[in-house]
Amino acid sequence: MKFFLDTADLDEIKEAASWGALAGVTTNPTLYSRIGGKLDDFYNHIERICDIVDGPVSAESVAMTRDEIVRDGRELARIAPNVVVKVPTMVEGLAACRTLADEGIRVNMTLCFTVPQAILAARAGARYISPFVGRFDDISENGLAQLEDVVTAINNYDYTENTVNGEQIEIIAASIRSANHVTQAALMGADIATVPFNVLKKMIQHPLTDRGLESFLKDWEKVKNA
Ligand SMILES: O=C[C@H](O)COP(=O)(O)O
Repeated sequence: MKFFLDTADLDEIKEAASWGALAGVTTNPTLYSRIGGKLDDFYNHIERICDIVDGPVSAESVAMTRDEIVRDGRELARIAPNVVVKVPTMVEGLAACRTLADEGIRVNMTLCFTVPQAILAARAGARYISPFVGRFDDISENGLAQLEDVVTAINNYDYTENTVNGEQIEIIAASIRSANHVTQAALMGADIATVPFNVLKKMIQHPLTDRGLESFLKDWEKVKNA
């Protein structure tokens, strides 16, 4: 499994990148608004993220028609070679995904909740598909079970004839709210988890690690004083 950071916060991205395990970044309009992002600085901000991270950086189109999404997608893709255009899983999004993929622009189909949505996204040329886990849980559904169905259904078929350069589709477990979501997503074979920074910090923590480290350090003091 690879890890993307789900944020637009440059400090979080720099810190996570310094850990050595970060493969990419995903942003969305909410995350950009959360850092006080301004409309006329959006492209520059995506460029700043691309300067920090070599891997895929998802930047979302907020357009609602296929022509506008395609126009957005072309402009976003011009920012840097690692920009992935994030497009909502809806009819206009599918049509735009097909056009962008045919032009060699990688698309991350977001706001995906079901297997039929995921299969349509795959056939429309998506490079990444982002099933949302936490938002299903929010409405008392089982987000992990839905994610597992998408992983199984997508892995049952070969979509490389549909994708840019015949690349393999990767499933991004999105809307991740806990380290356990990451564990379960990895066990079911999701390719990527995009995690908020607070979840990334929890992923490295365990009380037995802390307790073990404390006793090792204490015993090393004894060795030094022996
Ligand atoms: O845009 C994708 C995010 O992973 C959504 O996460 P969220 O449900 O926590 O807002």
